[in-house]
Amino acid sequence: MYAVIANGIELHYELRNAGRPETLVFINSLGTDFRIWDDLAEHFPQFQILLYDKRGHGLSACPTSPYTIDDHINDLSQLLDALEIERATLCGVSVGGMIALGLCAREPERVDSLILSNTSYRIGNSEAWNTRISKVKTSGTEGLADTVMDRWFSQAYQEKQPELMTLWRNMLTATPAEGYMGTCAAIRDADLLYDARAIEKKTLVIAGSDDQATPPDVVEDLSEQINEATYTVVEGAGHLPCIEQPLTLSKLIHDFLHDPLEEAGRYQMGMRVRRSVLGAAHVDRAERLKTEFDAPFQSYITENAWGSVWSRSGLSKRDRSLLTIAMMASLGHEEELAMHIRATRNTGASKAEIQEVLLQVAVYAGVPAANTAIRVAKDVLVKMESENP
Ligand SMILES: O=C(O)CC1=CCC(=O)O1
Repeated sequence: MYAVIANGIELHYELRNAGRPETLVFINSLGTDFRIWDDLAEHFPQFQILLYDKRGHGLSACPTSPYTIDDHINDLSQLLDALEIERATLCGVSVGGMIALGLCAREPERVDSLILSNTSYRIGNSEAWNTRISKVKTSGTEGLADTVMDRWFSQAYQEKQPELMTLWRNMLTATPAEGYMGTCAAIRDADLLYDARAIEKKTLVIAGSDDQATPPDVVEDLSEQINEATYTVVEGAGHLPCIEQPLTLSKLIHDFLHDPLEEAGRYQMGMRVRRSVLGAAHVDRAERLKTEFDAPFQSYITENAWGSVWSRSGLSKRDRSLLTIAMMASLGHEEELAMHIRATRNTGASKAEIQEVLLQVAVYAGVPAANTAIRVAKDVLVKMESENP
């Protein structure tokens, strides 16, 4: 279990696939903790994943209510600071989507792209939120649990998963009343219309066809306010598609994140990925040394090796790195092998994994190839350790 102090309170968080070059942050809805992302997050092994419990939810601290949306936004901003995460793709559901939207509008430089699930720039109205706060004051979250289950889940899911319904209900009723009411007040008072209109990042906006909390027309209205938004509806899903249809959602997100042409062109994407894997110093040197003679070749590898293949989401950077090491070793390309051993600093492949891969090379490509590769790898690893003990 991990906690940091962010914005003056203890936040419970978890980092999965730590050390991957790109980060995906999941941000929760009202009355849930970060277990709602478990079935979705496992489809993103190539990303470092940050999950956390909002203030007043899960295991995080529960300051006295009311909260504001800015409290939640500042919590996330300071959590990223504390974990030294400079940039990330933000994926938020419901109030989590509002938090993502707000952070992107205030600190665009730290957001790569946005995924806004079942949310809008305003959710509900003051009267409904005040009624909900009064109800929780008198009967706790138990008092509204049945109604909320109908808002969260499609009828089909409720009928198909009766046992899980008990657990999701327990998650809601375990939320402290103070934290729940505090966040209801934050949603009640939040109007992020101007934030939505200021967003310049590529954004995926997702609705659930059976969502009773933020119906598709409300979510579509949000997408119409954002310049570069793509809107899509998950058929048959309620308010939490990450729980009901994690596979469908993961496919939508993969397609969205890895449409490199749409983002900045294949060349720019290639340059970004090339820098993230080989390091900025290496790429800058290659660019400095580039002449008219090798410029077409440099563009070719940037656009194709890096922009078209290394940038794909189907394998993690670590896996691609280990595969490339195996291939370079098998083919006897010593210079390229040394370069990719060096790149493991950025891809997250460990020394122990390189050792395993070269044993595998010995079996399938032969001992002489592995022998040479071990000599090259040993040499580079010693240099890397002396540069960065
Ligand atoms: O509890 C609900 O109605 C669903 C919901 C609204 C805002 C949020 O985060 O969840």
